[in-house]
Amino acid sequence: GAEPRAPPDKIAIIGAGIGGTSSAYYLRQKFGKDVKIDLFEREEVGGRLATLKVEGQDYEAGGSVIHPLNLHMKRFVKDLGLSTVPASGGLVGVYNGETLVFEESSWFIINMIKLVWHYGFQTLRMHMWVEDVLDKFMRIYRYQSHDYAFSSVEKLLHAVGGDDFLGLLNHTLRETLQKAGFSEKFLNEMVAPIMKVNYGQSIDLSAFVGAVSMAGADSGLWAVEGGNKVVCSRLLKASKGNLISGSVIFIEERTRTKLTGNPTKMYEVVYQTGSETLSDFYDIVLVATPLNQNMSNITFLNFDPPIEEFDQFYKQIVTTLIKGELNSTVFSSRAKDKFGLSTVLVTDSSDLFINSLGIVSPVREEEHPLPSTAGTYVWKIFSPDVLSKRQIMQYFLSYDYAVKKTWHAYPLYKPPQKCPPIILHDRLYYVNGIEFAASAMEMSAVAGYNAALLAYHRWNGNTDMIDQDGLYEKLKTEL
Ligand SMILES: Cc1cc2nc3c(=O)[nH]c(=O)nc-3n(C[C@H](O)[C@H](O)[C@H](O)COP(=O)(O)OP(=O)(O)OC[C@H]3O[C@@H](n4cnc5c(N)ncnc54)[C@H](O)[C@@H]3O)c2cc1C
Ligand SMILES: CC(C)=CCC/C(C)=C/CC/C(C)=C/CSC[C@H](N)C(=O)O
Repeated sequence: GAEPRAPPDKIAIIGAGIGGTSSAYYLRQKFGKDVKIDLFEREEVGGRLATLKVEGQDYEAGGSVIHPLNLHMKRFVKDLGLSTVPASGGLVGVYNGETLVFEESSWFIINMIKLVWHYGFQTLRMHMWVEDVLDKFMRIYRYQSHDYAFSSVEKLLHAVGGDDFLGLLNHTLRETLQKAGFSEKFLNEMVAPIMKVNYGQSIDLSAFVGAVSMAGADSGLWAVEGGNKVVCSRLLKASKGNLISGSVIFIEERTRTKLTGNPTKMYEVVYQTGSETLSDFYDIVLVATPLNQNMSNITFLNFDPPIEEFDQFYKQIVTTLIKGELNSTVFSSRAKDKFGLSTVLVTDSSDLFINSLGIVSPVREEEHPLPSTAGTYVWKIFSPDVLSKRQIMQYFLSYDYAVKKTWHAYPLYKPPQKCPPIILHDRLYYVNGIEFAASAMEMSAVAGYNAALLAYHRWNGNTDMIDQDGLYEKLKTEL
């Protein structure tokens, strides 16, 4: 690339979730110590990584599980001196509204026999399909470690997975798996329940997010001890970013005369903190929050051409944590103490008002656990709407306590899927478009890194580091 020019004076990042804080971390790495980085956050650092309290213990209420091959998240935990806890385990059953159509067994071999008995070798073939997608996806780590950036989500996905990956964005999971010869029974009883728990949607979502969601049902999943959101606050600290608690309302391009005397195009970021409206000027701005449905309430003033509105829809999901005793007889005729399942997933064919239900552990090992009444656990329910007391009592014999949080959780995936642009304007970048390929912590970290690299290379005119073809072949021989 060309000789780097002087770094920018000031960069703004809007949103302090994992997308915004990982952007700050990588921007600091690229631009060095002198640039001032401001992060605007209108609620809590962590965003969709957040916890809820039940009897003094914190439980993950948003993004909870991380894949063993999510290498950015893994690296953050290591570099920031955090610890991990296992996030999967316990037996899973699948309920169709009348009966359990599948129940895991605690004996590995019995489980295998059951799976083969019900579905032949489709479980194994499914693993291979997901592994193939994951293998290709992981090429992004090599590209990013060599500093390569992409100017659109489609170009990024094409660079890692070629036309096959664009095909996954443009077709439903149903079509893709039917074409690959998977049976209706397997799709309904194994795949659909996983889409429902992870993305609250049917198998008519796009196949790319379908593969990510299947990966979210792999073994070896983990979480951050103390809560996943701690990664965000630690990234913010490590980046030496300056947190501004406020809500950004406008962004406008303006010409400013800098101290050097040169008129320079800058972005004015106008924000509200309490009853005050303030503003500041930046060389580069990263938007690290969804702009869809005006969720973030940011208006782009006087841009020519105007910055388009993204009208794709975000799905509402409600997380409810309930401390109580499950009425297991709803699902199974087995005696209460013989139920044995810790997660109940549901098929798509029923008109149930829940998407899933499972026992959860606090984000920290309890030092002084309270004596628990036999059969009483903390359960997490995902549902499309807020649950009424009556609805909760359909599944519980009794409960002491319930807390809830309603999310604009993730996009509604409707293939063919077009992702919003990353470059909104000359030095104005959008991190969250990647969620339209798939929404997950690691996806936001990949997008945060990419936006930082893209901003850096465009600032320095390093066009040879953006949207390069044949990277896989080129980097194959390099260490
Ligand atoms: C219920 C649920 C379960 C999930 N489970 C998993 C999981 O198990 N594993 C996984 O990998 N992913 C999971 N996800 C997805 C994952 O949580 C998200 O993909 C990820 O956290 C998104 O991070 P982000 O930083 O891109 O966005 P966000 O976390 O939404 O961050 C955006 C931030 O911007 C702030 N903001 C918005 N507008 C403004 C404004 N105008 N001014 C200032 N600040 C503003 C918001 O307050 C927010 O903090 C789950 C999501 C949900 C909702
Ligand atoms: C990005 C890649 C390659 C893999 C990510 C796999 C992953 C961890 C997917 C999970 C996505 C998701 C939105 C899960 C929501 S619910 C999680 C959990 N089942 C729960 O009960 O909380």
